[in-house]
Amino acid sequence: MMAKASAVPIVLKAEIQKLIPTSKILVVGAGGIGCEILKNLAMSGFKDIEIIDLDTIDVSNLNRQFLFRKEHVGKSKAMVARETILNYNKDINIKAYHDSITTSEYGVNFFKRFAVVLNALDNRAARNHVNRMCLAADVPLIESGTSGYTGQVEFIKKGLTQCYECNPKAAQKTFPGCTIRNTPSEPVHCIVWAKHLFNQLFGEDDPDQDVSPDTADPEAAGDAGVEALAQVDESKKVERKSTKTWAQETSYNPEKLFNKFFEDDIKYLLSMENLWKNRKAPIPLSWSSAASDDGDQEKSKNDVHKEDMEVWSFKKCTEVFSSSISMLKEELANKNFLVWDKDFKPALDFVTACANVRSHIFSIARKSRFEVKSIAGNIIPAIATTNAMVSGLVVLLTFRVLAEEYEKCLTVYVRQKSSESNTVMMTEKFLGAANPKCYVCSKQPMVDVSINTKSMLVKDFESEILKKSLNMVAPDVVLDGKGVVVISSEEGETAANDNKTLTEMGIVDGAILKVDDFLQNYELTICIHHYVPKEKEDPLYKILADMDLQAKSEEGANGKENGASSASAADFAAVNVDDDEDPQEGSSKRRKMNPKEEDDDDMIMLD
Ligand SMILES: Nc1ncnc2c1ncn2[C@@H]1O[C@H](COP(=O)(O)OP(=O)(O)OP(=O)(O)O)[C@@H](O)[C@H]1O
Ligand SMILES: [Zn+2]
Repeated sequence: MMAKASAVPIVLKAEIQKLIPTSKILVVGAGGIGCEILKNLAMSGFKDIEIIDLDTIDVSNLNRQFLFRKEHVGKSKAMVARETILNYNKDINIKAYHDSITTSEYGVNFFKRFAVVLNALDNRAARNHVNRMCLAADVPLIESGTSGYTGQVEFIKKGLTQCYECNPKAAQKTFPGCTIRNTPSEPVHCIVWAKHLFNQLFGEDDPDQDVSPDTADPEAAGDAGVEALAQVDESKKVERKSTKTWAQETSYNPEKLFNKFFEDDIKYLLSMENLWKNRKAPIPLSWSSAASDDGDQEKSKNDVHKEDMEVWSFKKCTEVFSSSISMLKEELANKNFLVWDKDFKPALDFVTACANVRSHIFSIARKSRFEVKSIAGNIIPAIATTNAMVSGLVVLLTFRVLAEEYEKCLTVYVRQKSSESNTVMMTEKFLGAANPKCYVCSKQPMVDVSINTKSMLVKDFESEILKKSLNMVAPDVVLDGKGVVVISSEEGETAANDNKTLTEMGIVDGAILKVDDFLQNYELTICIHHYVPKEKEDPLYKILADMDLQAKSEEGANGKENGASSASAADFAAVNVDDDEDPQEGSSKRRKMNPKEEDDDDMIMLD
């Protein structure tokens, strides 16, 4: 099928035809888009391709990642993609790497070997990294992404266009902790709470995922203030130790657990009367009343998917609660902790049961297991047709890039035309010039970081600010003027600094840090501002690429156009739907699909 690129001589200029077999192409990611791109490259006559993917094939990939078959499940995506392409055309020189593109093996010299790099990724961290590597190596990058029926293809070249990080991306959807713990109003709030409960009972300890009533909720304190509330309510407070320790002491007794989370804690919440002045108060539910209520199970019409599609009765919820806990307890016996996984049935069952009971307590619509899985797992329906369209466009753009017809390398959006019609429309636009204040591609990249220098530890500065927010892989940090090496990318070299505060290292208000990520060939100057959050809603730290832009946007209606360079982790006290996902695999799958639109596709709601 693929051996003959018969259409190529007719539609492409002789110059491009000559470039196709000799140009070396890197495809990053062999998932939905990656498989399509590889097929298109092979069909177009490309002969020198490298493919990298860190993952193995999952059965759920087979419906659209057509280079893979059932017998390949569990095998390396990159390796199998290579074999399948070779089966189509054995003359292609295709090299596969089963690895993450962010590892140090793939430095600037690795990237320099390619005529063009094609991203087919599903997460921002990897996209940011490839963006930096292509800038450092001065290799053109074609970036693409899809989300359901929408998609985008964009050409990025150093000095010519914006880079992937020129415009700040909207934060992933987060919910304030008090909404999750005290006043849920949507199914997703209860699902996030149930996932946190799973982690509290079976997972790794994470204080940010507390599921108990939040006594510091300013709304609960009303005029009296938070401290007053804490004092007044101390007498009523249910005694709290680590939820896991307590659960283990009860041998994970389902009845005791149920009564604590759905009766006692809800009664405690009711005692925070201010919360219920303007909203419907929750109704505590005991194990005995839930277990005897088999009344309102929504019967599914389709017996095949019955369990998945129906909304469970309370009796069923208690049964599933009980059985899933006993399975999870067993699973935990051989491990230190469990990691929530939407595809592990007892974990999904537990979250479905808990989320539905909590939803009922707060008069929120309940959901079927299928719906809970979709919301909890942030599953965006991947549409093979959109992947195919986008991948076709990627390869068309590749032809233009190879011919250096950069003025023809337009950004293309794939969109549904309107709600009345299902026609797909594509619009094209020139990608704007680089943002001169971009903290990645400008001549002297610089950011302002406002942070509590007295309490932040060096190790948290490295993990939260440099790696998580600024997306560095292996940073070296020197305090400017003093020459003090604060963080070294050499393992253990600066371990003695890890638990020191920034102030103890001499990093105080006005300090300048020179940060160098050797792998990304990226140097950044960070201006430190001492900052202490005043209000509960204030972020723990702020990262701004340009103070002027930020000041303007704060005056604006919703701050959408603000210059904050990394809103995504700017408030790590907030509850993030994605917070239990590996950042490399997280679902921040697609970047902003249209500059005019808010990027709300990090989480898909079914409602
Ligand atoms: N750092 C990385 N290095 C190499 N490959 C990566 C990296 N991060 C993600 N990928 C790969 O990018 C691909 C993206 O493909 P896709 O969006 O179809 O995701 P998927 O995991 O195959 O499917 P789904 O998420 O819908 O189950 C995946 O195969 C993933 O393993
Ligand atoms: Zn940029």
